[in-house]
Amino acid sequence: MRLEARDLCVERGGRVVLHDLSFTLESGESLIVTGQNGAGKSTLLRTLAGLVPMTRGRLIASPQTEEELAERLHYIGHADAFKGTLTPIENLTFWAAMLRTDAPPLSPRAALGELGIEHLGDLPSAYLSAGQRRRLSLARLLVAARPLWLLDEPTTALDQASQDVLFTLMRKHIEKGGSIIAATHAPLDLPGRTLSLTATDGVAA
Ligand SMILES: Nc1ncnc2c1ncn2[C@@H]1O[C@H](COP(=O)(O)OP(=O)(O)OP(=O)(O)O)[C@@H](O)[C@H]1O
Repeated sequence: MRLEARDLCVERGGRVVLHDLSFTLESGESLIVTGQNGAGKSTLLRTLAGLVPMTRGRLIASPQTEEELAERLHYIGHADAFKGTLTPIENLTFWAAMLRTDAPPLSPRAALGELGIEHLGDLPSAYLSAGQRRRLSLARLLVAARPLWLLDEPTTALDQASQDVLFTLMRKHIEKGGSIIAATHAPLDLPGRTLSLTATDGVAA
């Protein structure tokens, strides 16, 4: 899938956060989004995911299909998108059903195995440590095949070994023709272009 963002403008709380932002992302490419606190990295990802409205601009995904852009991507934000009372297997089973796609996905247990937490599959998710919770969130990427991954600070709470696992998964996704937009303050071991955002210093809309 090719994604073109054309002249994106986004306001939050009556302030301009993104102003006339344009970029393209081809299949098999990654874009690393950097910038100081408040520069708009999370806002950009949330806008692409359809969670924050644009004030102006266009998002063009091609080839065009009947699916909305939001149905062709995974968004992993800062918050845990799972229920603490359910086990990791139950949470991933829910997500696999919710995000169903045509391509055959990994099973929930196999996805947990990829992230090295298969042994925690049947515990309540609330018992997981911060890094284990992050790994459970990332396992969602593997239970439904979607071409675009939007990852907000994906290495947060991960130890070096888990970061290496994540980088391997990201590189495999790219090699298979997927694409990734990752917002980060930390270096990512991933080839790709960098999009550096600058804070608008709260310019009133
Ligand atoms: N719901 C909201 N209402 C009003 N303003 C918001 C809202 N969410 C974010 N903002 C503002 O939008 C700007 C961009 O925030 P954003 O979270 O996108 O920055 P960021 O680059 O991801 O920052 P960080 O590196 O700290 O995570 C900030 O000035 C923030 O205060």
